[in-house]
Amino acid sequence: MPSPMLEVRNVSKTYRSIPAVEDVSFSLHSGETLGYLGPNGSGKSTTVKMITGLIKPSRGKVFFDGRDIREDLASYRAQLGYVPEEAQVYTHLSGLEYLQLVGRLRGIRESLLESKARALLELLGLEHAQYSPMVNYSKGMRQRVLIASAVLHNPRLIVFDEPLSGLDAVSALMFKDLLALLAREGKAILYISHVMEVVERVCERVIVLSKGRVVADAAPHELTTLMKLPTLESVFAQLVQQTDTESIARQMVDVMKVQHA
Ligand SMILES: Nc1ncnc2c1ncn2[C@@H]1O[C@H](COP(=O)(O)OP(=O)(O)OP(=O)(O)O)[C@@H](O)[C@H]1O
Repeated sequence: MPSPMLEVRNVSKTYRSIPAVEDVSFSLHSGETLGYLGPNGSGKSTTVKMITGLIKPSRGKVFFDGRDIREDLASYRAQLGYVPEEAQVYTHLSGLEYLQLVGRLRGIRESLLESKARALLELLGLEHAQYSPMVNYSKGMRQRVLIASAVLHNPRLIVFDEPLSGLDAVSALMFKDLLALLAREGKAILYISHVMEVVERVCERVIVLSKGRVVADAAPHELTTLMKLPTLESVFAQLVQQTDTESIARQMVDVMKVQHA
């Protein structure tokens, strides 16, 4: 087995003595797409912030190509592409201006940058909107700009946090094809999502997090076979011991129907 591109080693993060992530370890190789799952508040975003270098782990380390990322965050970030969960972009800029801004920050040559940005916008179906300020864009259009900005500098490691949010069916299909191609190109992909059906299809391996700890690290089909369950969704519910969702829904409807005096 070749050495991993990314290695998260015994990482923990504590906020005011409350643990958010506890002793998480995993590795990610070139060409691999790893799903990172967990219920709300299980520590996914905190892990991502440590991987992108935004926050420092309370304990443990993150390695890229065998080197602690915190030794040289700038050169590490040059190899990293990231699509954040919230589509927060400078809405007064047009899609093209935004990509140019990101490209300049990434140090892409000006002559190359404009043609690359235009080509990506065209491929993502945003050619007609490339000069309009993004305040006029739909959520899905902004999401597509974020996807373009994450791959513009040809990174080796890409972190996608709920990348399908707001995308219509055609854009979502295109994105899934893109994921497969990126993996074939040798990129290492970390895919954070709540949409189990998609994770099951696009990730050859998944990590399940519960209360800040890794409770599973295996291929989706290994988990379903091992736990004798039909889908990744049912494995997930079992692993994180989610409450009886049907009973909660019923109780909510009962509360809704209470008549006010
Ligand atoms: N800045 C912070 N200060 C204090 N506690 C925090 C902070 N950020 C996160 N937490 C806590 O850490 C735990 C993990 O949060 P995190 O945002 O990593 O979960 P998540 O799995 O990404 O959740 P979601 O699916 O809702 O986005 C939660 O209990 C949260 O309240």
